Amino acid sequence: MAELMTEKHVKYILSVEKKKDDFESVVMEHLRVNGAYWGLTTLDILGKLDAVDQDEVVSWIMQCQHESGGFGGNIGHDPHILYTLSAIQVLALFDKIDVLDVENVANYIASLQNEDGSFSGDMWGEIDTRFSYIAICSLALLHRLDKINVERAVKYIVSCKNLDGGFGCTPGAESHAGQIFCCVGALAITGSLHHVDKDLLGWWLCERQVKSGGLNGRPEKLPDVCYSWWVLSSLIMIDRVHWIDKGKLVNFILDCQDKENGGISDRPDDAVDVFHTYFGVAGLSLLEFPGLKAIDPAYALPVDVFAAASNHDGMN
Ligand SMILES: CN(C(=O)[C@H](Cc1cnc[nH]1)NC(=O)OCc1ccccc1)[C@@H](Cc1ccccc1)C(=O)N[C@@H](Cc1ccc(O)cc1)C(=O)NO
Ligand SMILES: [Zn+2]
Repeated sequence: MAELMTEKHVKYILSVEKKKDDFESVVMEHLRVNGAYWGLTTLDILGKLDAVDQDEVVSWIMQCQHESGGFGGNIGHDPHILYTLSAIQVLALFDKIDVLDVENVANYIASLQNEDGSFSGDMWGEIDTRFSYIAICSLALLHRLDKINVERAVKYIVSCKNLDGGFGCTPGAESHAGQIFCCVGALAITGSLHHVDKDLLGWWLCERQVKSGGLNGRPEKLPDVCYSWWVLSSLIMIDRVHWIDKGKLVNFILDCQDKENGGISDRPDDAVDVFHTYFGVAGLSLLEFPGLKAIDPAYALPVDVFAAASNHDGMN
């Protein structure tokens, strides 16, 4: 079986963390907090989180917090729910949730829930089921789900279910693997998976596997490593992962590695980036690849993060 170039990927992630002005870093400038989550979670799954200076990362992340309680994508950027989850996830990796003013962050997230149960991404009001997942995942990690109307949030997500069993970004929008992950993840965290038709959705999801073994995000699209997460974690949450060929998917991900310089790309021979390196390693973790830490399919964090946090006041 082709091998996972662990040391090369660790070196690649650490090199990206250091660089600030090369093309990828500039393009990802506004997503830097997301980039920190992708890079650090990859290191943790590979068992190398101790390769970074935890205090340096935590103090940088906290500088991205806005007075509203939300986090921006970088220092001085406007707050958005997208970056608030990544910030909470990074702090959870280090078991440092306690550096947060939890009420302040939870109130920011709760303030984004609308009358119909949906969530906006920030004060400008864009509504998307991505934001429902992010709000529910964030508040669950902070043990503050009581701050929102969970029943209405679930009702809104179910209103985005399509006849093909999948979910879109708003009611009536077409099914897309990324949105399906968000809706299934939010339903899983709130104990509401009975709203999902597991055979119908499982069929739509397993149909994402193409002959190369890779998974795509919609019918007729090209396979892409990041769908190894969006599709696979959804299949695991609805207990239908045995409907795909796991071995062929493992080989597709391993074929997307840059064996010389480290990193994983979206498909073989493309340029690598931190985003696809994370979703490739996280996908291999979901496929129980030897030597990797187990990752939770709904929270997208290593399961030992919960063991640590449950030593405090119970994670669920
Ligand atoms: C904003 N974004 C995306 O839109 C990626 C682009 C892509 C990667 N491979 C194919 N396309 N798409 C993506 O994350 O799609 C998954 C998804 C879609 C909708 C809802 C939830 C997940 C990526 C960043 C990126 C941009 C361009 C190239 C690589 C990574 C991204 O930040 N995704 C977020 C989820 C997301 C997705 C779409 C958004 O508009 C915003 C956020 C994430 O995974 N956070 O941990
Ligand atoms: Zn991708």
